[in-house]
Amino acid sequence: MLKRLSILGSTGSIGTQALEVCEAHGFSVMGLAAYSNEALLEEQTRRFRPQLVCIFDESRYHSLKARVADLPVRVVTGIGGLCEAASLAEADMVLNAVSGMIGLRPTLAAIDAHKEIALANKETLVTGGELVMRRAKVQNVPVLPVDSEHSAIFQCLNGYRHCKVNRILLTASGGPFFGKTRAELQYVTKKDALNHPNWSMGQKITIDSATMMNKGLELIEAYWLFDVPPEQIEVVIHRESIIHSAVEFEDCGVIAQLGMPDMKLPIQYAITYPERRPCPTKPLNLWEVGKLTFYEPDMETFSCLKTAKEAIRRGKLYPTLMNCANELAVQLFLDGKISFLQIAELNERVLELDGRGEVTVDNILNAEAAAREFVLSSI
Ligand SMILES: NC(=O)C1=CN([C@@H]2O[C@H](COP(=O)(O)OP(=O)(O)OC[C@H]3O[C@@H](n4cnc5c(N)ncnc54)[C@H](OP(=O)(O)O)[C@@H]3O)[C@@H](O)[C@H]2O)C=CC1
Ligand SMILES: CC(=O)[C@@H](O)[C@H](O)COP(=O)(O)O
Ligand SMILES: [Mn+2]
Repeated sequence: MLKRLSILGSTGSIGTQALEVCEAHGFSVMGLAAYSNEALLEEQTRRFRPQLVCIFDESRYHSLKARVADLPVRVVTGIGGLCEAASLAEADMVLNAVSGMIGLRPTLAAIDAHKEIALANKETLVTGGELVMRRAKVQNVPVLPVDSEHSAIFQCLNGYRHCKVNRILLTASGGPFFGKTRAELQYVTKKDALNHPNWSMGQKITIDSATMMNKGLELIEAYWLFDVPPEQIEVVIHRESIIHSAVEFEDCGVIAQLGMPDMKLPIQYAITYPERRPCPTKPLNLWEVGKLTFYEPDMETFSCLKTAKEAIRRGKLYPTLMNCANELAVQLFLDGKISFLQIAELNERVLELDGRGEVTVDNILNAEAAAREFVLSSI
């Protein structure tokens, strides 16, 4: 089937690769959305001819409108515009590839509009997993994982839905600071932290990989997507990022998914599921890879992983508090305002706030404000 997509975060790492996949297979792009990159949005609008384009940053709205004035495209802005891009009548599927928990409301809007969801934006499930999965079930809408580990788990589970799972083996590269001590991490720079060994990604997720908060967020994401308790999700350091994750069933049989570290396959699989199609990626050559290595994570040095486990153990709004603190702390680190180790400290300390409220959109937004205030008053 030739899908019609709306792509939120089209100018980013996932968004641009998704457009390559759409081009390779002739999928229609009905909607595009980005934060402020009007030059690339214009280029994408000319190339893919969507019906609607959203530029979130209101100060760029008139300028983008002028750039595409000769095209039959509607230009929208702000959170209202982003939700419109998520619920476009002409689209069958929404690929949510914005970064950060701003992705929550468009995901809910897309579910309410009965769009299939291809979800890269993990922060949506970390903060609103309970709401999103419940609403998707009520509306009978599939939530298809794009994150490489979750796509792998999803692929491993296909055909075994009725079987009991012992454990999910969630693989982690270990990031650029694998094997380092806390003392060695004290003065690492933004350039060091952005130097991911295997993946080329946006800045926020790359810093999350360096602190290993990415794996903490992914553990929570896996819990909501696959309904497997956090105690049954084991993080395994796998330096080569060739095994994208694995599932152990009750007979101790382990099924894993392997491939080169390239997001085009998981993006494409979410779009074409349940079909498989040729993918514009490099095939895996195990002779070239040579060896695959595995280690236990160092939870003391990379304490974000421990914090994420504690946040999901407490549940309710604690994962939201942690996620919001992390989003702001990562930005402050990228802006040179705090050190690398302060990110983990702030994420841990924000759990001192009261997160016992019910998970509703309003409470999530209030928790976000409280976490931001906490972080800004703590630095
Ligand atoms: N990159 C990867 O390989 C992977 C990413 N993910 C997840 O996918 C998501 C995207 O990551 P990635 O592509 O790396 O990030 P990038 O930073 O490369 O791209 C983010 C995209 O989101 C847009 N955006 C940000 N805020 C808004 C907003 N408020 N409204 C509309 N658009 C917005 C950006 O627009 P602009 O360019 O204008 O700023 C950009 O298009 C994240 O949640 C990440 O964790 C998951 C697995 C792998
Ligand atoms: C490509 C992808 O899915 C990322 O989330 C990646 O897994 C990050 O690498 P880490 O394993 O270092 O967090
Ligand atoms: Mn991942």
